[in-house]
Amino acid sequence: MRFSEKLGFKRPDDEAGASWVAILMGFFVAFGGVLYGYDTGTISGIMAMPYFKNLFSTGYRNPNGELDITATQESAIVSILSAGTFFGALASPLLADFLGRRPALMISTWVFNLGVVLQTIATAIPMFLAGRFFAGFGVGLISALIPLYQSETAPKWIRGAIVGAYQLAITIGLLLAAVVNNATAKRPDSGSYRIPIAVQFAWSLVLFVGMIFLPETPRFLVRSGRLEKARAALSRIRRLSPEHEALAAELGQIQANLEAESSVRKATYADCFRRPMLKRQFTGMALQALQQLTGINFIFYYGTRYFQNSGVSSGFTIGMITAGINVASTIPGLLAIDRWGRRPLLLLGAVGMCVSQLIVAVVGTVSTGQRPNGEIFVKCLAGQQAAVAFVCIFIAFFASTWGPLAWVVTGEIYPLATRAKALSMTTATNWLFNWAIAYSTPYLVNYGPGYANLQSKIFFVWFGACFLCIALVWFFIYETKGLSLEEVDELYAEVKVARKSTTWKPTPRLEAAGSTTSEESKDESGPKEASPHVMDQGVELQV
Ligand SMILES: OC[C@H]1O[C@](O)(CO)[C@@H](O)[C@@H]1O
Repeated sequence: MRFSEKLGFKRPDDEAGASWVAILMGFFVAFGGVLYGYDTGTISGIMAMPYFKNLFSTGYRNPNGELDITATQESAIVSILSAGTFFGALASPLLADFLGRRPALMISTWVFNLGVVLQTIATAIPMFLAGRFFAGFGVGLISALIPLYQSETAPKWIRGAIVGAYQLAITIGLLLAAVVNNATAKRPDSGSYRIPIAVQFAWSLVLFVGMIFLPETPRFLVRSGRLEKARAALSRIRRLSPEHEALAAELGQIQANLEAESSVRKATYADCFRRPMLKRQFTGMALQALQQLTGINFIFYYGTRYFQNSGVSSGFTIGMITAGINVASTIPGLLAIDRWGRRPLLLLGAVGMCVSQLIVAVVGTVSTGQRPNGEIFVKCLAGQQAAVAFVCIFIAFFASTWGPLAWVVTGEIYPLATRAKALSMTTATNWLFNWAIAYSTPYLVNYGPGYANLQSKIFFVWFGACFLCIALVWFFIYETKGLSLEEVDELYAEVKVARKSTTWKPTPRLEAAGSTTSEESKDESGPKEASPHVMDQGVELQV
Protein backbone atom coordinates (compact mmCIF):
# COMPACT_ATOMS: atom_id res chain seq x y z
CA MET A 1 0.00 0.00 0.00
CA ARG A 2 1.31 3.46 -0.95
CA PHE A 3 2.12 5.93 1.85
CA SER A 4 -0.46 8.39 0.44
CA GLU A 5 -3.13 5.65 0.60
CA LYS A 6 -2.29 4.96 4.23
CA LEU A 7 -3.03 8.63 4.90
CA GLY A 8 -6.40 8.28 3.17
CA PHE A 9 -5.57 9.78 -0.27
CA LYS A 10 -6.52 7.85 -3.37
CA ARG A 11 -4.58 8.36 -6.57
CA PRO A 12 -6.70 7.58 -9.66
CA ASP A 13 -5.42 4.53 -11.54
CA ASP A 14 -5.49 6.35 -14.87
CA GLU A 15 -3.21 9.23 -13.86
CA ALA A 16 -0.30 9.49 -16.28
CA GLY A 17 3.32 9.43 -15.17
CA ALA A 18 4.71 10.21 -11.76
CA SER A 19 2.91 12.39 -9.25
CA TRP A 20 5.63 12.63 -6.62
CA VAL A 21 7.52 15.38 -8.47
CA ALA A 22 4.40 17.57 -8.60
CA ILE A 23 3.63 16.76 -4.97
CA LEU A 24 7.16 17.71 -3.91
CA MET A 25 6.94 20.90 -5.94
CA GLY A 26 3.62 21.80 -4.28
CA PHE A 27 5.00 21.12 -0.83
CA PHE A 28 8.21 22.99 -1.58
CA VAL A 29 6.50 26.21 -2.68
CA ALA A 30 4.21 25.88 0.34
CA PHE A 31 7.41 26.75 2.23
CA GLY A 32 6.72 30.36 1.18
CA GLY A 33 4.03 30.33 3.88
CA VAL A 34 6.90 30.43 6.38
CA LEU A 35 7.73 33.97 5.21
CA TYR A 36 4.12 34.99 5.77
CA GLY A 37 3.87 33.39 9.22
CA TYR A 38 7.31 34.48 10.42
CA ASP A 39 6.91 38.06 9.26
CA THR A 40 3.51 38.50 10.89
CA GLY A 41 4.55 36.57 14.01
CA THR A 42 7.86 38.17 14.87
CA ILE A 43 6.55 41.67 15.52
CA SER A 44 4.69 40.83 18.72
CA GLY A 45 7.90 39.79 20.48
CA ILE A 46 10.01 42.54 18.93
CA MET A 47 7.80 45.32 20.27
CA ALA A 48 8.08 43.84 23.76
CA MET A 49 11.92 43.97 23.72
CA PRO A 50 13.45 46.63 26.00
CA TYR A 51 16.15 47.61 23.48
CA PHE A 52 13.56 48.14 20.75
CA LYS A 53 11.25 50.14 23.03
CA ASN A 54 14.14 52.38 24.09
CA LEU A 55 15.57 52.94 20.63
CA PHE A 56 12.28 53.63 18.89
CA SER A 57 10.60 55.55 21.69
CA THR A 58 9.90 59.19 20.91
CA GLY A 59 9.83 60.08 24.61
CA TYR A 60 6.65 58.34 25.76
CA ARG A 61 6.80 56.45 29.08
CA ASN A 62 4.42 53.57 29.80
CA PRO A 63 2.51 53.21 33.13
CA ASN A 64 5.54 51.33 34.53
CA GLY A 65 7.72 54.40 33.83
CA GLU A 66 9.79 52.78 31.02
CA LEU A 67 10.53 54.46 27.70
CA ASP A 68 8.17 52.82 25.22
CA ILE A 69 6.44 53.25 21.89
CA THR A 70 2.89 54.62 22.04
CA ALA A 71 -0.19 52.60 21.09
CA THR A 72 -0.47 54.72 17.93
CA GLN A 73 3.08 53.77 16.89
CA GLU A 74 2.46 50.15 17.88
CA SER A 75 -0.65 49.93 15.73
CA ALA A 76 1.12 51.62 12.78
CA ILE A 77 4.09 49.19 13.01
CA VAL A 78 1.89 46.10 13.12
CA SER A 79 -0.77 47.13 10.64
CA ILE A 80 1.38 48.61 7.87
CA LEU A 81 2.55 45.09 7.03
CA SER A 82 -1.04 43.94 6.45
CA ALA A 83 -1.69 47.05 4.36
CA GLY A 84 1.35 46.17 2.21
CA THR A 85 0.13 42.58 1.92
CA PHE A 86 -3.31 43.75 0.79
CA PHE A 87 -1.82 45.76 -2.08
CA GLY A 88 0.72 43.02 -2.87
CA ALA A 89 -2.04 40.43 -3.21
CA LEU A 90 -4.00 42.71 -5.54
CA ALA A 91 -0.89 43.43 -7.64
CA SER A 92 0.09 39.77 -8.04
CA PRO A 93 -1.87 39.01 -11.25
CA LEU A 94 0.07 41.76 -13.05
CA LEU A 95 3.41 40.01 -12.43
CA ALA A 96 2.08 36.46 -12.72
CA ASP A 97 0.31 36.94 -16.03
CA PHE A 98 2.96 39.15 -17.58
CA LEU A 99 6.21 37.42 -16.55
CA GLY A 100 5.03 33.99 -15.45
CA ARG A 101 4.39 32.39 -12.06
CA ARG A 102 7.98 31.38 -11.42
CA PRO A 103 9.75 34.72 -12.14
CA ALA A 104 6.94 36.50 -10.28
CA LEU A 105 7.66 34.41 -7.19
CA MET A 106 11.40 34.99 -7.50
CA ILE A 107 10.97 38.77 -7.83
CA SER A 108 8.61 38.80 -4.84
CA THR A 109 11.33 37.35 -2.61
CA TRP A 110 13.54 40.37 -3.43
CA VAL A 111 10.76 42.87 -2.75
CA PHE A 112 10.49 41.12 0.59
CA ASN A 113 14.28 41.25 1.10
CA LEU A 114 14.29 45.01 0.50
CA GLY A 115 11.79 45.30 3.34
CA VAL A 116 13.96 43.11 5.58
CA VAL A 117 17.06 45.24 4.93
CA LEU A 118 15.22 48.49 5.68
CA GLN A 119 13.83 47.12 8.94
CA THR A 120 17.21 45.76 10.02
CA ILE A 121 19.11 49.01 9.53
CA ALA A 122 16.34 51.35 10.72
CA THR A 123 16.95 53.37 13.86
CA ALA A 124 13.78 55.44 13.68
CA ILE A 125 10.13 54.59 13.13
CA PRO A 126 9.61 56.02 9.59
CA MET A 127 12.29 53.80 8.02
CA PHE A 128 11.11 50.83 10.03
CA LEU A 129 7.58 51.44 8.71
CA ALA A 130 8.87 51.63 5.12
CA GLY A 131 10.61 48.29 5.64
CA ARG A 132 7.46 46.72 7.06
CA PHE A 133 5.49 47.97 4.03
CA PHE A 134 7.90 46.46 1.47
CA ALA A 135 8.14 43.20 3.40
CA GLY A 136 4.34 43.15 3.50
CA PHE A 137 4.09 43.88 -0.23
CA GLY A 138 6.41 40.92 -0.90
CA VAL A 139 4.42 38.65 1.41
CA GLY A 140 1.18 39.76 -0.27
CA LEU A 141 2.58 38.87 -3.70
CA ILE A 142 3.84 35.53 -2.40
CA SER A 143 0.57 34.76 -0.62
CA ALA A 144 -1.37 35.00 -3.87
CA LEU A 145 1.28 33.43 -6.14
CA ILE A 146 1.89 30.27 -4.12
CA PRO A 147 -1.68 28.91 -4.27
CA LEU A 148 -1.71 29.82 -7.98
CA TYR A 149 1.52 27.91 -8.65
CA GLN A 150 0.28 24.99 -6.52
CA SER A 151 -3.10 24.79 -8.20
CA GLU A 152 -1.50 24.77 -11.65
CA THR A 153 0.90 21.96 -10.82
CA ALA A 154 -0.68 19.81 -8.06
CA PRO A 155 -2.34 16.46 -8.86
CA LYS A 156 -6.10 16.86 -8.35
CA TRP A 157 -6.49 14.04 -5.82
CA ILE A 158 -4.12 15.57 -3.27
CA ARG A 159 -4.68 19.24 -4.01
CA GLY A 160 -6.59 19.94 -0.79
CA ALA A 161 -3.68 18.72 1.33
CA ILE A 162 -1.18 20.67 -0.77
CA VAL A 163 -3.16 23.92 -0.41
CA GLY A 164 -3.52 23.08 3.28
CA ALA A 165 0.25 22.62 3.54
CA TYR A 166 0.54 26.31 2.76
CA GLN A 167 -1.45 27.11 5.93
CA LEU A 168 0.74 24.63 7.82
CA ALA A 169 3.82 26.53 6.63
CA ILE A 170 2.25 29.78 7.88
CA THR A 171 1.89 28.23 11.32
CA ILE A 172 5.50 26.94 11.21
CA GLY A 173 6.62 30.50 10.38
CA LEU A 174 4.73 31.81 13.40
CA LEU A 175 6.42 29.18 15.58
CA LEU A 176 9.89 29.97 14.21
CA ALA A 177 9.26 33.64 15.00
CA ALA A 178 8.39 32.80 18.60
CA VAL A 179 11.46 30.56 18.99
CA VAL A 180 13.89 33.11 17.51
CA ASN A 181 12.37 35.96 19.55
CA ASN A 182 12.66 33.88 22.67
CA ALA A 183 16.31 33.08 21.94
CA THR A 184 17.34 36.72 21.46
CA ALA A 185 14.94 38.59 23.79
CA LYS A 186 17.38 38.71 26.72
CA ARG A 187 20.31 40.15 24.73
CA PRO A 188 21.19 43.64 25.99
CA ASP A 189 22.06 44.99 22.53
CA SER A 190 20.34 45.75 19.24
CA GLY A 191 20.82 42.10 18.24
CA SER A 192 17.80 41.32 20.43
CA TYR A 193 15.46 42.61 17.74
CA ARG A 194 17.76 42.87 14.70
CA ILE A 195 18.58 39.15 14.63
CA PRO A 196 14.91 38.05 14.48
CA ILE A 197 14.32 40.54 11.66
CA ALA A 198 17.44 39.70 9.64
CA VAL A 199 16.88 35.93 9.94
CA GLN A 200 13.95 36.22 7.54
CA PHE A 201 16.42 36.71 4.73
CA ALA A 202 17.30 33.01 5.11
CA TRP A 203 13.69 31.86 4.54
CA SER A 204 13.33 33.98 1.45
CA LEU A 205 16.69 32.77 0.12
CA VAL A 206 15.52 29.15 0.44
CA LEU A 207 12.43 29.97 -1.62
CA PHE A 208 14.41 31.94 -4.20
CA VAL A 209 17.09 29.26 -4.68
CA GLY A 210 14.48 26.51 -4.83
CA MET A 211 12.57 28.37 -7.53
CA ILE A 212 15.70 28.42 -9.72
CA PHE A 213 15.32 24.64 -10.02
CA LEU A 214 11.54 24.42 -10.34
CA PRO A 215 9.87 24.70 -13.76
CA GLU A 216 7.34 27.30 -14.89
CA THR A 217 3.78 25.92 -14.75
CA PRO A 218 2.81 24.16 -18.01
CA ARG A 219 -0.53 25.96 -17.89
CA PHE A 220 1.12 29.40 -17.97
CA LEU A 221 3.41 28.30 -20.82
CA VAL A 222 0.45 27.04 -22.89
CA ARG A 223 -1.41 30.23 -22.11
CA SER A 224 1.47 32.34 -23.39
CA GLY A 225 1.76 30.24 -26.58
CA ARG A 226 5.04 28.43 -25.70
CA LEU A 227 3.86 24.89 -26.42
CA GLU A 228 7.29 23.27 -26.68
CA LYS A 229 8.40 24.75 -23.38
CA ALA A 230 5.14 23.56 -21.86
CA ARG A 231 5.83 20.06 -23.16
CA ALA A 232 9.33 20.12 -21.65
CA ALA A 233 8.02 21.37 -18.28
CA LEU A 234 5.32 18.72 -18.22
CA SER A 235 7.81 16.02 -19.13
CA ARG A 236 9.96 17.05 -16.12
CA ILE A 237 6.99 17.04 -13.79
CA ARG A 238 5.45 13.75 -14.95
CA ARG A 239 8.78 11.96 -15.56
CA LEU A 240 7.63 10.99 -19.05
CA SER A 241 9.48 11.46 -22.35
CA PRO A 242 8.27 14.53 -24.30
CA GLU A 243 6.93 12.18 -27.01
CA HIS A 244 4.83 10.10 -24.60
CA GLU A 245 1.18 9.96 -25.66
CA ALA A 246 -0.09 10.56 -22.11
CA LEU A 247 1.86 13.81 -22.12
CA ALA A 248 0.28 14.89 -25.41
CA ALA A 249 -3.13 14.05 -23.94
CA GLU A 250 -2.49 16.16 -20.83
CA LEU A 251 -1.25 19.08 -22.93
CA GLY A 252 -4.37 18.72 -25.04
CA GLN A 253 -6.47 18.89 -21.89
CA ILE A 254 -4.75 22.06 -20.75
CA GLN A 255 -5.37 23.62 -24.16
CA ALA A 256 -9.02 22.52 -24.18
CA ASN A 257 -9.44 23.97 -20.71
CA LEU A 258 -8.01 27.29 -21.75
CA GLU A 259 -10.22 27.35 -24.84
CA ALA A 260 -13.27 26.58 -22.69
CA GLU A 261 -12.29 29.40 -20.36
CA SER A 262 -11.84 31.93 -23.13
CA SER A 263 -15.14 30.89 -24.75
CA VAL A 264 -16.94 32.08 -21.63
CA ARG A 265 -17.22 35.85 -21.84
CA LYS A 266 -15.24 37.32 -18.98
CA ALA A 267 -17.40 37.99 -15.93
CA THR A 268 -17.12 41.40 -14.34
CA TYR A 269 -16.52 42.15 -10.66
CA ALA A 270 -20.15 43.31 -10.49
CA ASP A 271 -21.31 39.84 -11.67
CA CYS A 272 -19.88 38.37 -8.48
CA PHE A 273 -22.40 40.39 -6.48
CA ARG A 274 -25.42 39.51 -8.65
CA ARG A 275 -27.58 36.42 -8.52
CA PRO A 276 -26.80 33.56 -8.77
CA MET A 277 -23.27 34.35 -7.52
CA LEU A 278 -24.20 36.68 -4.69
CA LYS A 279 -24.69 33.94 -2.08
CA ARG A 280 -21.33 32.35 -2.82
CA GLN A 281 -19.53 35.69 -2.93
CA PHE A 282 -21.01 36.63 0.43
CA THR A 283 -20.14 33.20 1.87
CA GLY A 284 -16.47 33.42 0.82
CA MET A 285 -15.96 36.99 1.98
CA ALA A 286 -17.76 36.39 5.28
CA LEU A 287 -15.72 33.24 5.85
CA GLN A 288 -12.42 35.09 5.37
CA ALA A 289 -13.55 38.12 7.40
CA LEU A 290 -14.72 35.93 10.28
CA GLN A 291 -11.55 33.81 10.13
CA GLN A 292 -9.73 36.98 11.16
CA LEU A 293 -12.42 38.27 13.53
CA THR A 294 -12.12 35.11 15.65
CA GLY A 295 -9.22 37.07 17.21
CA ILE A 296 -6.46 34.65 16.19
CA ASN A 297 -4.09 37.44 15.23
CA PHE A 298 -4.72 39.38 18.40
CA ILE A 299 -2.86 36.51 20.03
CA PHE A 300 -0.11 36.32 17.43
CA TYR A 301 0.40 40.08 17.01
CA TYR A 302 -0.11 41.36 20.53
CA GLY A 303 0.00 38.18 22.58
CA THR A 304 3.47 38.67 24.08
CA ARG A 305 2.71 42.15 25.32
CA TYR A 306 -0.78 41.19 26.42
CA PHE A 307 0.39 38.24 28.50
CA GLN A 308 3.19 40.36 29.99
CA ASN A 309 0.64 42.99 31.03
CA SER A 310 -1.59 40.31 32.47
CA GLY A 311 1.13 39.34 34.89
CA VAL A 312 1.81 35.87 33.52
CA SER A 313 5.55 35.59 34.00
CA SER A 314 6.99 35.08 30.53
CA GLY A 315 5.02 36.36 27.58
CA PHE A 316 7.74 34.96 25.31
CA THR A 317 7.33 31.40 26.59
CA ILE A 318 3.59 31.60 26.12
CA GLY A 319 4.23 32.91 22.60
CA MET A 320 6.18 29.72 21.84
CA ILE A 321 3.52 27.50 23.37
CA THR A 322 0.66 29.12 21.44
CA ALA A 323 2.64 28.92 18.18
CA GLY A 324 3.51 25.26 18.84
CA ILE A 325 -0.12 24.36 19.47
CA ASN A 326 -1.04 26.17 16.26
CA VAL A 327 1.34 24.00 14.20
CA ALA A 328 0.48 20.72 15.89
CA SER A 329 -3.29 21.23 15.58
CA THR A 330 -3.16 22.11 11.89
CA ILE A 331 -1.96 18.60 10.94
CA PRO A 332 -4.99 16.60 12.15
CA GLY A 333 -7.16 19.30 10.58
CA LEU A 334 -5.58 18.69 7.17
CA LEU A 335 -6.13 14.96 7.43
CA ALA A 336 -9.76 15.45 8.52
CA ILE A 337 -10.85 17.90 5.79
CA ASP A 338 -11.53 15.26 3.14
CA ARG A 339 -12.88 12.67 5.58
CA TRP A 340 -15.21 14.61 7.91
CA GLY A 341 -16.20 17.29 5.43
CA ARG A 342 -16.22 21.08 5.51
CA ARG A 343 -19.50 21.78 7.36
CA PRO A 344 -18.99 19.53 10.41
CA LEU A 345 -15.40 20.69 10.87
CA LEU A 346 -16.26 24.39 10.54
CA LEU A 347 -19.20 23.97 12.91
CA LEU A 348 -17.14 22.10 15.48
CA GLY A 349 -14.42 24.73 15.25
CA ALA A 350 -16.87 27.62 15.60
CA VAL A 351 -18.55 26.15 18.68
CA GLY A 352 -15.18 25.29 20.27
CA MET A 353 -13.76 28.76 19.60
CA CYS A 354 -16.93 30.46 20.84
CA VAL A 355 -16.93 28.64 24.19
CA SER A 356 -13.17 29.14 24.72
CA GLN A 357 -13.28 32.88 23.95
CA LEU A 358 -16.21 33.37 26.33
CA ILE A 359 -14.31 31.64 29.15
CA VAL A 360 -11.15 33.67 28.44
CA ALA A 361 -13.20 36.89 28.46
CA VAL A 362 -14.96 36.17 31.76
CA VAL A 363 -12.03 34.60 33.63
CA GLY A 364 -9.48 37.08 32.26
CA THR A 365 -11.65 40.05 33.28
CA VAL A 366 -12.42 38.92 36.82
CA SER A 367 -8.90 37.77 37.63
CA THR A 368 -7.16 41.10 36.86
CA GLY A 369 -7.54 44.61 38.19
CA GLN A 370 -6.29 48.03 37.13
CA ARG A 371 -4.61 50.76 39.19
CA PRO A 372 -5.59 54.42 38.68
CA ASN A 373 -2.44 54.95 36.55
CA GLY A 374 -3.64 52.25 34.14
CA GLU A 375 -1.24 49.58 35.35
CA ILE A 376 -2.69 46.05 35.28
CA PHE A 377 -2.30 43.79 38.30
CA VAL A 378 -3.23 40.16 38.81
CA LYS A 379 -5.91 39.49 41.42
CA CYS A 380 -5.97 35.74 40.95
CA LEU A 381 -3.01 34.00 39.31
CA ALA A 382 -4.93 30.71 38.92
CA GLY A 383 -7.58 32.62 36.98
CA GLN A 384 -4.95 34.08 34.65
CA GLN A 385 -3.43 30.67 34.13
CA ALA A 386 -6.85 29.25 33.31
CA ALA A 387 -7.38 32.07 30.80
CA VAL A 388 -4.06 31.23 29.12
CA ALA A 389 -5.07 27.55 28.99
CA PHE A 390 -8.31 28.46 27.24
CA VAL A 391 -6.45 30.68 24.80
CA CYS A 392 -4.50 27.52 23.89
CA ILE A 393 -7.71 25.52 23.48
CA PHE A 394 -9.09 28.28 21.26
CA ILE A 395 -5.97 28.08 19.07
CA ALA A 396 -6.29 24.29 18.75
CA PHE A 397 -9.89 24.67 17.53
CA PHE A 398 -8.91 27.44 15.11
CA ALA A 399 -5.88 25.67 13.66
CA SER A 400 -7.63 22.38 13.00
CA THR A 401 -10.70 23.96 11.37
CA TRP A 402 -11.07 27.61 10.36
CA GLY A 403 -7.33 28.14 9.69
CA PRO A 404 -7.00 25.84 6.67
CA LEU A 405 -10.69 25.60 5.75
CA ALA A 406 -11.11 29.29 4.97
CA TRP A 407 -8.63 28.77 2.10
CA VAL A 408 -9.91 25.35 1.06
CA VAL A 409 -13.59 26.38 0.91
CA THR A 410 -13.03 29.69 -0.87
CA GLY A 411 -10.88 27.80 -3.37
CA GLU A 412 -13.68 25.47 -4.38
CA ILE A 413 -17.04 27.26 -4.31
CA TYR A 414 -16.65 29.54 -7.35
CA PRO A 415 -17.38 28.61 -10.94
CA LEU A 416 -14.81 29.09 -13.65
CA ALA A 417 -16.50 32.21 -15.00
CA THR A 418 -15.97 34.30 -11.86
CA ARG A 419 -13.36 32.27 -9.98
CA ALA A 420 -10.25 34.44 -10.30
CA LYS A 421 -12.06 37.67 -9.47
CA ALA A 422 -14.12 36.15 -6.69
CA LEU A 423 -11.02 34.60 -5.15
CA SER A 424 -8.96 37.78 -5.33
CA MET A 425 -11.73 39.58 -3.46
CA THR A 426 -12.06 36.92 -0.76
CA THR A 427 -8.26 36.86 -0.23
CA ALA A 428 -8.20 40.66 -0.08
CA THR A 429 -11.00 40.46 2.51
CA ASN A 430 -8.81 38.26 4.70
CA TRP A 431 -5.98 40.84 4.51
CA LEU A 432 -8.34 43.76 5.04
CA PHE A 433 -9.64 42.31 8.30
CA ASN A 434 -6.14 41.23 9.26
CA TRP A 435 -5.12 44.88 8.87
CA ALA A 436 -8.21 46.20 10.69
CA ILE A 437 -7.47 44.01 13.72
CA ALA A 438 -3.76 44.83 13.70
CA TYR A 439 -4.58 48.53 13.51
CA SER A 440 -7.46 48.81 15.93
CA THR A 441 -6.66 46.44 18.80
CA PRO A 442 -4.05 48.64 20.55
CA TYR A 443 -6.68 51.42 20.66
CA LEU A 444 -9.29 49.02 21.97
CA VAL A 445 -7.14 47.25 24.55
CA ASN A 446 -4.80 49.90 25.99
CA TYR A 447 -5.24 52.47 28.70
CA GLY A 448 -4.90 56.22 28.04
CA PRO A 449 -6.67 59.20 26.49
CA GLY A 450 -8.59 58.14 23.38
CA TYR A 451 -8.18 54.43 24.11
CA ALA A 452 -11.05 52.11 25.02
CA ASN A 453 -9.10 50.34 27.83
CA LEU A 454 -10.91 47.05 27.17
CA GLN A 455 -7.98 44.89 28.39
CA SER A 456 -9.26 41.30 28.74
CA LYS A 457 -12.78 42.41 27.76
CA ILE A 458 -11.53 42.42 24.15
CA PHE A 459 -12.18 38.67 24.25
CA PHE A 460 -15.92 39.40 24.40
CA VAL A 461 -15.54 40.93 20.93
CA TRP A 462 -13.88 37.75 19.62
CA PHE A 463 -16.55 35.68 21.36
CA GLY A 464 -19.25 37.65 19.48
CA ALA A 465 -17.49 37.02 16.17
CA CYS A 466 -17.17 33.28 16.92
CA PHE A 467 -20.89 33.21 17.58
CA LEU A 468 -21.43 34.68 14.11
CA CYS A 469 -19.14 31.92 12.78
CA ILE A 470 -21.64 29.32 14.01
CA ALA A 471 -24.47 31.17 12.27
CA LEU A 472 -22.48 31.50 9.05
CA VAL A 473 -21.75 27.78 8.89
CA TRP A 474 -25.30 26.80 9.79
CA PHE A 475 -26.98 29.04 7.22
CA PHE A 476 -24.41 29.40 4.44
CA ILE A 477 -21.75 26.69 4.28
CA TYR A 478 -22.52 23.95 1.76
CA GLU A 479 -20.89 20.55 2.09
CA THR A 480 -18.50 20.28 -0.85
CA LYS A 481 -16.42 17.29 0.28
CA GLY A 482 -15.50 15.03 -2.64
CA LEU A 483 -17.31 17.09 -5.26
CA SER A 484 -15.80 18.37 -8.49
CA LEU A 485 -16.17 22.07 -9.24
CA GLU A 486 -18.91 21.30 -11.75
CA GLU A 487 -20.79 19.32 -9.13
CA VAL A 488 -20.44 22.22 -6.69
CA ASP A 489 -22.21 24.40 -9.28
CA GLU A 490 -24.93 21.81 -9.58
CA LEU A 491 -25.26 21.66 -5.79
CA TYR A 492 -25.72 25.42 -5.47
CA ALA A 493 -28.25 25.43 -8.31
CA GLU A 494 -30.35 22.60 -6.84
CA VAL A 495 -30.11 23.03 -3.07
CA LYS A 496 -31.41 26.25 -1.59
CA VAL A 497 -30.86 25.49 2.11
CA ALA A 498 -27.22 24.98 3.12
CA ARG A 499 -27.80 22.33 5.76
CA LYS A 500 -29.59 20.10 3.22
CA SER A 501 -26.39 19.99 1.15
CA THR A 502 -25.02 17.20 3.36
CA THR A 503 -27.47 14.65 1.97
CA TRP A 504 -27.28 15.84 -1.65
CA LYS A 505 -25.80 13.48 -4.21
CA PRO A 506 -24.63 14.58 -7.65
CA THR A 507 -26.65 13.20 -10.54
CA PRO A 508 -24.65 10.65 -12.53
CA ARG A 509 -25.56 12.75 -15.61
CA LEU A 510 -21.97 13.47 -16.71
CA GLU A 511 -20.91 9.86 -16.65
CA ALA A 512 -24.14 8.72 -18.31
CA ALA A 513 -23.67 11.28 -21.05
CA GLY A 514 -20.17 9.96 -21.50
CA SER A 515 -18.79 13.48 -21.59
CA THR A 516 -16.25 12.67 -18.90
CA THR A 517 -15.22 9.83 -16.68
CA SER A 518 -15.93 9.98 -12.98
CA GLU A 519 -12.27 10.69 -12.26
CA GLU A 520 -12.15 13.45 -14.84
CA SER A 521 -15.27 14.96 -13.34
CA LYS A 522 -13.37 15.33 -10.08
CA ASP A 523 -10.70 17.43 -11.75
CA GLU A 524 -10.76 20.74 -9.97
CA SER A 525 -8.92 22.43 -12.78
CA GLY A 526 -12.24 22.51 -14.61
CA PRO A 527 -14.07 20.49 -17.22
CA LYS A 528 -12.39 19.04 -20.29
CA GLU A 529 -13.59 18.88 -23.93
CA ALA A 530 -17.32 18.85 -23.27
CA SER A 531 -17.52 21.44 -20.56
CA PRO A 532 -21.27 21.63 -19.99
CA HIS A 533 -21.09 23.48 -16.70
CA VAL A 534 -18.75 26.13 -17.94
CA MET A 535 -21.19 26.82 -20.72
CA ASP A 536 -24.19 26.53 -18.41
CA GLN A 537 -22.55 28.93 -16.06
CA GLY A 538 -21.81 31.36 -18.85
CA VAL A 539 -25.48 31.35 -19.90
CA GLU A 540 -26.75 31.35 -16.35
CA LEU A 541 -24.62 34.29 -15.39
CA GLN A 542 -25.46 36.16 -18.56
CA VAL A 543 -21.81 37.00 -18.90
O1 LIG B 1 -2.46 30.26 12.03
C1 LIG B 1 -2.76 31.61 12.19
C2 LIG B 1 -2.56 32.36 10.93
O2 LIG B 1 -3.45 31.90 9.94
C3 LIG B 1 -4.04 33.01 9.27
O3 LIG B 1 -5.33 33.24 9.79
C4 LIG B 1 -4.10 32.74 7.79
O4 LIG B 1 -4.95 31.67 7.50
C5 LIG B 1 -3.17 34.17 9.61
O5 LIG B 1 -3.78 35.42 9.46
C6 LIG B 1 -2.79 33.84 11.01
O6 LIG B 1 -1.69 34.56 11.44
